Amino acid sequence: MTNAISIGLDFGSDSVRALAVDCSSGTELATEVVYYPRWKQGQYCVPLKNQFRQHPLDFIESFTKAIQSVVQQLGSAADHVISIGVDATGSSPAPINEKGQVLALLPEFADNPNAMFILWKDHTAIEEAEAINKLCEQPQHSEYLKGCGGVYSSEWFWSKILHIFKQDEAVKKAAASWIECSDWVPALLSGTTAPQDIKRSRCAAGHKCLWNEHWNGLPSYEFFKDLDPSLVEELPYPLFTDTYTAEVPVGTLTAEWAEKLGLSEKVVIAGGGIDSHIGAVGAAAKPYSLVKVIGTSTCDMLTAEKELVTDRFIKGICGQVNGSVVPGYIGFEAGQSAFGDIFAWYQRLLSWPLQQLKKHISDPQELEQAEKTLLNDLAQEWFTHIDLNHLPIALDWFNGRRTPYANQRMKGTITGMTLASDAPTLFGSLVVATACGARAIMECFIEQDIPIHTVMAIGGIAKKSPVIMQVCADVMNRPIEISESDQCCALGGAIFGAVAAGLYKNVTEAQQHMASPIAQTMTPDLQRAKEYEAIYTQYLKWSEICEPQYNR
Ligand SMILES: Nc1ncnc2c1ncn2[C@@H]1O[C@H](COP(=O)(O)OP(=O)(O)O)[C@@H](O)[C@H]1O
Ligand SMILES: O=C(CO)[C@H](O)[C@H](O)COP(=O)(O)O
Repeated sequence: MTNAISIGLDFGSDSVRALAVDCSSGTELATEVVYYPRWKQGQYCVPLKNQFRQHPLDFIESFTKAIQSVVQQLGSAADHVISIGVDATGSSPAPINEKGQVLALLPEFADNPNAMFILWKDHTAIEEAEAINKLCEQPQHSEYLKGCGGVYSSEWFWSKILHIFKQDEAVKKAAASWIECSDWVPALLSGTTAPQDIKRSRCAAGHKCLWNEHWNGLPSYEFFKDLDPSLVEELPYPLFTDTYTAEVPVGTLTAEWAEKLGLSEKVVIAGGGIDSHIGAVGAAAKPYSLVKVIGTSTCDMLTAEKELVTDRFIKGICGQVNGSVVPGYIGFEAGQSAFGDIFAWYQRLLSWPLQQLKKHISDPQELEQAEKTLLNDLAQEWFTHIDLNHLPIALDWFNGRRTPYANQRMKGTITGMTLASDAPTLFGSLVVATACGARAIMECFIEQDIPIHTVMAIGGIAKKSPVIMQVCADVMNRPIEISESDQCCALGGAIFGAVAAGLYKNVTEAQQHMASPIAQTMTPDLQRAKEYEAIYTQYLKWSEICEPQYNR
């Protein structure tokens, strides 16, 4: 007999992943990955300006293909699909009209990057984030930053809206509201996109939009008016009031989507959530497990009991919200703005001569293969001849700093190079820098009396690079548990779907049946851990020295 099936839909930075999961056993039955076509060609992005925009059609076309493929793989078992749970990157907001259409879906805005989703890593709104932080220095607005670690980021909702309002009069006039990608997809699938119908997720609203129970929702009217009057003149105030945790259904599949996807109209659509939060649930996170989602960037998720947190706000992290990861617990988020992106940068740098060579040879296949294995080859070579006494010290702020104490003006630094610093050594120094950044996040929680009992890792790098994971374990001096599933975020989406459909009474119960087991535990090497203590101290010293240089 076929058991009930839930589909998790995970919108990453480059691709969307659909995963069909058996709700009784957690068995992953079918999966598909589809890369966003326009994004892949670099359309609407200007990396030099840190502008990263994503067209809504990229998402619609890609998730349609991904679900259709999963449904085809399931065959007749597709009749047992009961739910879809969605997660996406965030803060990745877009302007919508009064029907809930993202403006870039209208002919007059079709090629306007300001009318699209503004991807989390778009840092065009640094000045606007600074304006928000400045405004919060005023006593009447001072509490609003408490829920986000004390600093509002240019990666987040209001910074981005304010930036677009300043840049683009037409978008400002046409936008009836703004929506996070993780809220928009469930709304689209369930036909609830009109601003008054959208069920905003606790997760995105709390971590990115300054929504908090402590001040009964969004900041005051005066806050937005003082920030920029157009925020209350052009948009309704408040933009929204209620928020919902992701196990609350937003509706069922519309007839149109049911037909297009080959699923029943009875399929329940769970509330959306941010990828890393939902991923932590897929990884079977328990209270006080620090779940590191390690990919392009890192998101570090932690849950704690309300009784332990009491009325405290933890400083220097990216956010703390009641119910954002697991309903009933305080969810914390921290992270690094670049992790895998730093290695991708180094790969591009070293591949430049290969790219030139490719133009002059008839069969570039071997070179392409060399490029593919470059990162693991560098890691292996460095680790085999590891010499921590002669390691250049690097800072991992290549895309700004998210935690501790967000500051997107920070930049990457490499110090202490000599004529002996070869390519694998420099790669090693970048790996150690990212691991030191990871340790700084852990220390930030512990110093503020939020204990960390276990460290877990999910995401691309957790599975793809044993060397990098070993270095993280050594530098953090903690065992790191690596989840078996390659798709913890999509799996988490499927878990929320199963609860939304009423199959389980809560997330914890659903996790017991469906969450990923641990594949492997990386244990710290005692000798290296000792040597890394000294390196971590140097990392902190260089951080102190460099910060004022970039802070202008
Ligand atoms: N073997 C590797 N060593 C180091 N970095 C890697 C390796 N494989 C992939 N990466 C980096 O990991 C990132 C992709 O992570 P992944 O979790 O798969 O995607 P996403 O972050 O989009 O969800 C890219 O930045 C890539 O450069
Ligand atoms: O900032 C985020 C969560 O708050 C992003 O969603 C996240 O960093 C995207 O990451 P990736 O593409 O590395 O999975």
